[in-house]
Amino acid sequence: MRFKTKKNQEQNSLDLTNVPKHVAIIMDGNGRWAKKRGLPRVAGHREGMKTIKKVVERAVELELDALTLYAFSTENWKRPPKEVEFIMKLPSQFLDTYLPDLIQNNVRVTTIGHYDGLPELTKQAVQYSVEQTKNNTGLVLNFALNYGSRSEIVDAVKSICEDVQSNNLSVEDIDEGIISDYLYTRHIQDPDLVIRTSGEQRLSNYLLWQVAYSEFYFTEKLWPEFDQSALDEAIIEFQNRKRRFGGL
Ligand SMILES: CC(C)Oc1ccc(CN(CCC(N)=O)C(=O)c2cnn(Cc3ccccc3)c2-c2ccc3sccc3c2)cc1
Repeated sequence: MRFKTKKNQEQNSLDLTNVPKHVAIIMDGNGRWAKKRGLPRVAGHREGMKTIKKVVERAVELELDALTLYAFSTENWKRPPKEVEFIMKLPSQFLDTYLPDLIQNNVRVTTIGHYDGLPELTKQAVQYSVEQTKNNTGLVLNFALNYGSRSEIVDAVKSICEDVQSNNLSVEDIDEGIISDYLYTRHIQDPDLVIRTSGEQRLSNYLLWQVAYSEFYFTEKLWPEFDQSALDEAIIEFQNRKRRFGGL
């Protein structure tokens, strides 16, 4: 009979001493949540914003190093213009409401991807929040804006080539660390845990290089149905997997 030592025991409570350092979340399901309730899609995005607040608060409480949020959205141009207009107002509302709390909690707001394509007002709100929190040393709250992993890698290859051409870099120096340094995520470590909501089990061109060793957690829950306890559940599952396969 194989005795279950503490190490291998399935836990159903969160071990606060061993939380993942960086959690990346593909927030999917706002539209479906609204449709299920016969509500307009924007009601799903409004509810989805409340979930972002709950998850950010829990990430601060758990003292994660970084939380990267990616709004999996079928490219914006497929959305009705009214919906894009609504979405692009959310960031400034979010920051107007929560930036003081984020600063209070020593959160550093960063972004990956391109600002272009964001309306001027949104761009200013984002740049202001990045500027206002750049010296904070707590949770790095990282938003993927118009982000695509393959184009991120193309950009990295291009600037590596430029640096080799201008003799700032030699080909022999190029290794996995150099590639990582040229990605948008150079300021944070690779995600330990990737969570995707609404039942889809796809990466959707998200952090492809960075997730080489990440654990993946998929939940049927739609993003607006996700909350602190769902985040805890994902982390408990992560810890159980690490426990099972962590030791030799
Ligand atoms: C620093 C931060 C506050 O700045 C940001 C500037 C622009 C964006 C908009 N955006 C990027 C551009 C694009 N892809 O449309 C999205 O990702 C996008 C697409 N749908 N939703 C609705 C949604 C709401 C809630 C959950 C999922 C999707 C969002 C979205 C995502 C996260 C947050 S947090 C405050 C607003 C907001 C809006 C994001 C952040």
